Amino acid sequence: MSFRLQPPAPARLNRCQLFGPGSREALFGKMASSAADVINLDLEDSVAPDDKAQARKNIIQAIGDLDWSNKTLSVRINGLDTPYWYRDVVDLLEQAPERLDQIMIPKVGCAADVYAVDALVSAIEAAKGRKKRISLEVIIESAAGISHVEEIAASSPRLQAMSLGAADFAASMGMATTGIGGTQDNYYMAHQGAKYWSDPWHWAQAAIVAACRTHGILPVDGPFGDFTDEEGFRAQARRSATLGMVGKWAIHPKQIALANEVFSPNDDAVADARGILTAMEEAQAKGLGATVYKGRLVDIASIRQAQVIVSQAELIAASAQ
Ligand SMILES: CC(C)(COP(=O)(O)OP(=O)(O)OC[C@H]1O[C@@H](n2cnc3c(N)ncnc32)[C@H](O)[C@@H]1OP(=O)(O)O)[C@@H](O)C(=O)NCCC(=O)NCCSC(=O)C[C@H](O)C(=O)O
Ligand SMILES: [Mg+2]
Repeated sequence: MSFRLQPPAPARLNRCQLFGPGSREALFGKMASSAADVINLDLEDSVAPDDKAQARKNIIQAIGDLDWSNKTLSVRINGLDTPYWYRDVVDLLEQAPERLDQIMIPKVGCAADVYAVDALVSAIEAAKGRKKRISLEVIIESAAGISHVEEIAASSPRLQAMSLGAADFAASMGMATTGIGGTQDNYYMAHQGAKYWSDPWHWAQAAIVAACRTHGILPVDGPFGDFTDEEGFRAQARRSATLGMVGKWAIHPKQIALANEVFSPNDDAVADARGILTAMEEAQAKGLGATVYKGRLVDIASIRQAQVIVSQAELIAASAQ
């Protein structure tokens, strides 16, 4: 353990990030009134090249016109390998109202990618006298991104969240699949005639969680393409939550309630966590560092584990007020 304390991640809910193409204005009102914690209006891959300029205008208009309540409002810009990204940043920062919270940078491959966007955002904020400091989020979705994940997590004080983009990640890695997240039929172990499926996203997720937790960033699971497969989404999201991720994208409204359900600790989990905290308070009052709770060992590390669950429950309760 380092003598430096692990920095806390931003204390805000990020259970579901709902995406919608900037070229489909008709969806914006539905997104604003949805139960997602974060809204990602997209200028990147869900928008055709000929529609990019109009999508920018739609988004800037909607940021001011719609009531986004207490959601984190984010716009995904185009990648730094395209001719669009600088105009996305310039127009958003020069023209969008202060309601804009965050910019999402896709296909980040190294810390300098974030530095470049940070520099441009900083210059425009200063020139325009913008009062709200725009935060950044990134998508790890390439071989370079996962190779440099730790330096990316450390790249900017503006950085708040990092997602795994399973589709582009699979393509960049040369993975033999067109599936976006979830179980992959061919990723299995065979034993005595039976197949046992494993999780091809696991190591990338674990690397992202470790980098994020080291630097106080929210780790988020990205898209699950088959929005008709509720059980598949739930299973993927539960694995992500168990690994330490705080939320998951929704690419269709059907997935919002599923993400909120998985990333909200249920009453039993919260009661159990509070029970551990009480048991440890009683133990510590007696000068003990460890005790038994419901037949199992709990100690000072258990306090930290229980606080993860209780803090999330408190954030949810506070946001409902
Ligand atoms: C996937 C979709 C194209 C489906 O659209 P559509 O055919 O219109 O869906 P439905 O008819 O089933 O819609 C039912 C109702 O829900 C509304 N709706 C649909 N989508 C949304 C949405 N995103 N937000 C809010 N509301 C939505 C419809 O209007 C219908 O409403 P009603 O008529 O009143 O009942 C579409 O869902 C879509 O475009 N999704 C988002 C796609 C997107 O943004 N993709 C980018 C993120 S994923 C990615 O980029 C990959 C990643 O980078 C990686 O590499 O992994
Ligand atoms: Mg992508």
